[in-house]
Amino acid sequence: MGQEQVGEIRHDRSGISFRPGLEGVPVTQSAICDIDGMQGRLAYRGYPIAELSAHSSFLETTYLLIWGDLPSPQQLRDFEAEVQMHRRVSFRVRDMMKCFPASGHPMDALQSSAASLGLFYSRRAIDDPKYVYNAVVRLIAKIPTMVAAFKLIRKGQDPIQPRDDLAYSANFLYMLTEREPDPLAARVLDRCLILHAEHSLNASTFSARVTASTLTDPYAVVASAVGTLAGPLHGGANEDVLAMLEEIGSPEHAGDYLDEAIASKRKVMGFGHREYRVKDPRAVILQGLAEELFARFGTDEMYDVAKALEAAAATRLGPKGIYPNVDFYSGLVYRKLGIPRDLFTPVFAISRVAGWLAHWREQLGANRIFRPSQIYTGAQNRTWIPSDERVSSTGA
Ligand SMILES: CC(=O)SCCNC(=O)CCNC(=O)[C@H](O)C(C)(C)COP(=O)(O)OP(=O)(O)OC[C@H]1O[C@@H](n2cnc3c(N)ncnc32)[C@H](O)[C@@H]1OP(=O)(O)O
Ligand SMILES: O=C([O-])CC(=O)C(=O)O
Repeated sequence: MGQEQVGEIRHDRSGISFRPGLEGVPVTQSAICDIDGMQGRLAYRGYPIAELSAHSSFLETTYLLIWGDLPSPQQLRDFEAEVQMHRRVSFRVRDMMKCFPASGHPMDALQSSAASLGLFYSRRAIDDPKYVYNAVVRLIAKIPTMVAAFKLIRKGQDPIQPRDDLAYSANFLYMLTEREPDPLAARVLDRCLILHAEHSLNASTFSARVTASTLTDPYAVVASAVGTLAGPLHGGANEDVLAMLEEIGSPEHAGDYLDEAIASKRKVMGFGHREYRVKDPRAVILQGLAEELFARFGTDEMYDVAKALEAAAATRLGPKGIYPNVDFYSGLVYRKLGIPRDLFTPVFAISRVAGWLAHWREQLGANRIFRPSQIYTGAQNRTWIPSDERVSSTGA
């Protein structure tokens, strides 16, 4: 049977239909994260996201995602202590980062430095539970240190060493801002990390699972996922949202901006989602966190623009099921925490490592290499001819 075309749906030789972007195609079974996109519900391992973000910590949620159950008090203490012990990165990694161009994007720096960890720890002993545990600990511990290090290295400064007396998120803010954070700021960041930790088969997690399915090491799995998260249609949108709000400039321009974007078929950043037909439940919580920070530390004038844009979009994009996603309010939160704009996506990555590693473990538990098919649309049966006898398609 040859390939056939029926309207937009096309079939490969086995008759399986082609769905652009794999929309609605299940490519794995997973017990990690459940999304109800019509109701706006999200749960990790059966726990609603609102409960986790209100009561859990990022490290506890990481443990839950990766090992399936909430840790006992002793298990959590051990995990926190191990992560704290492995926060430092080798001087070799720091020296390598000093050779990165200062103008490079921090996501590219992170992808390279995450991959470089494989040079130190890549035994590929992925059947050994101790190796798996250590790899999880190292990645969760070192990624924030590497993100903070690049921020200072690109300014020609030496990175700040982690402080053992500070908890995970407080220590990250300390390494980044060079001062001990207010406890509210540290807790808000920790809650943001919980909210971003996992989201089923988004593009970067799919990328992580594909890479994992070759049985390569976890550092390569994370590096490939970081590269995927960086794109503006995925995690990179959080950076673009603030640029968009600044371009709009004031609340009364939000409607015109939207009309123009829709007329010219330009995507409105921070809106839309493959899974949700309502406002992303994480955006609801992030908006609340932004308001908590504004009440304490002063408002951000772009917040009024964001609210006006959301209100204007409700009538223009809402009927198509397009609402704010997780990237819409996160930048306003991060900015209030003193995080530079081009570190918004690396902060997302610090958190999403938990989800990527949970999927890495799950993939290895029932592995089959990902190798989908394609529908070939190219030329057939051509004959090679010497270059001096060729005529180019432009006639040159
Ligand atoms: C952490 C995250 O990754 S969250 C997502 C972050 N990305 C963004 O915020 C970028 C803006 N949003 C988008 O590009 C998309 O909504 C995505 C990438 C998130 C989802 O994409 P898909 O599920 O493939 O939807 P797709 O791009 O096919 O859009 C479907 C329709 O909705 C429209 N649409 C989707 N998102 C938007 C948007 N943000 N602004 C305007 N229109 C939109 C499309 O133009 C399309 O309309 P059409 O049917 O008339 O052609
Ligand atoms: O699920 C998606 O496609 C994108 C997303 O919201 C995420 O990765 O958090």
